[in-house]
Amino acid sequence: MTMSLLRAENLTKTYRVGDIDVPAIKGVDFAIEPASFVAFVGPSGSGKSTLLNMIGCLDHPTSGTLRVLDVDIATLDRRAAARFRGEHIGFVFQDFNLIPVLTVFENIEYPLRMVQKWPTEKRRAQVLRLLDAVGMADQANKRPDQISGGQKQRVAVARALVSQPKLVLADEPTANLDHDTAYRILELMKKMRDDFETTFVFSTHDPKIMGAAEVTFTLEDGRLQDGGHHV
Ligand SMILES: Nc1ncnc2c1ncn2[C@@H]1O[C@H](COP(=O)(O)OP(=O)(O)OP(=O)(O)O)[C@@H](O)[C@H]1O
Repeated sequence: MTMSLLRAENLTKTYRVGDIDVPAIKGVDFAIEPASFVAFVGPSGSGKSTLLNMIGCLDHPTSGTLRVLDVDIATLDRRAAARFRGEHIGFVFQDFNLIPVLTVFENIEYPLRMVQKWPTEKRRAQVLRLLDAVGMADQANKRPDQISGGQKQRVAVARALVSQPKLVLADEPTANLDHDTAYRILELMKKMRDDFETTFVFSTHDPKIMGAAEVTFTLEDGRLQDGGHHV
């Protein structure tokens, strides 16, 4: 049997709010293969963020299993989850989340300094490679407030990929971008998938992402519609 990058079996998540149980994910099954370009879509409150948080090892399932790179994430304590994230998962957010006091170069380098502890020269070469890949080599010394929204998201994509993760999670990555910029960022991410064989998993309302995704999973009230729709 080949290993899936992600595999969920009867996965549930119920939040406890006071005395009340709030079921957010109500038993979902899916498998996602390496080098996929996948979107989870669905109305507000359908469970997209809840699911992405579990895939990102930020939260544990209530029941069922979720395997990420063949690791049952329920077995990871907080510290092990942080290490696992640092080694295997990159994140892209709708509001970019760049560090304002660091340059473009330093923002991309950050995961390598903080988590990976690569030696200086290897780090520098890798950052330059990513700067080049996202077309930001000539902006390396600027700070985030000196570049556009689309450029910020390019930097965020480079940062997510710099440690060569197998998986990038992107929560509404195009929400704050204009139409053309959003398409260019999507093209960039697909190229990164092609070049690095990274799997991209999106959570989104954006029809542009739904169109670009190769596999779409539709969530409705905590359940997957027709078990994943291949386009
Ligand atoms: N920390 C929490 N505590 C309690 N309930 C929560 C929590 N987070 C989410 N929920 C509930 O779980 C359900 C799913 O929420 P979730 O945020 O996963 O949906 P979503 O599809 O990401 O929505 P949106 O598109 O608006 O971000 C909702 O009923 C929500 O109110």
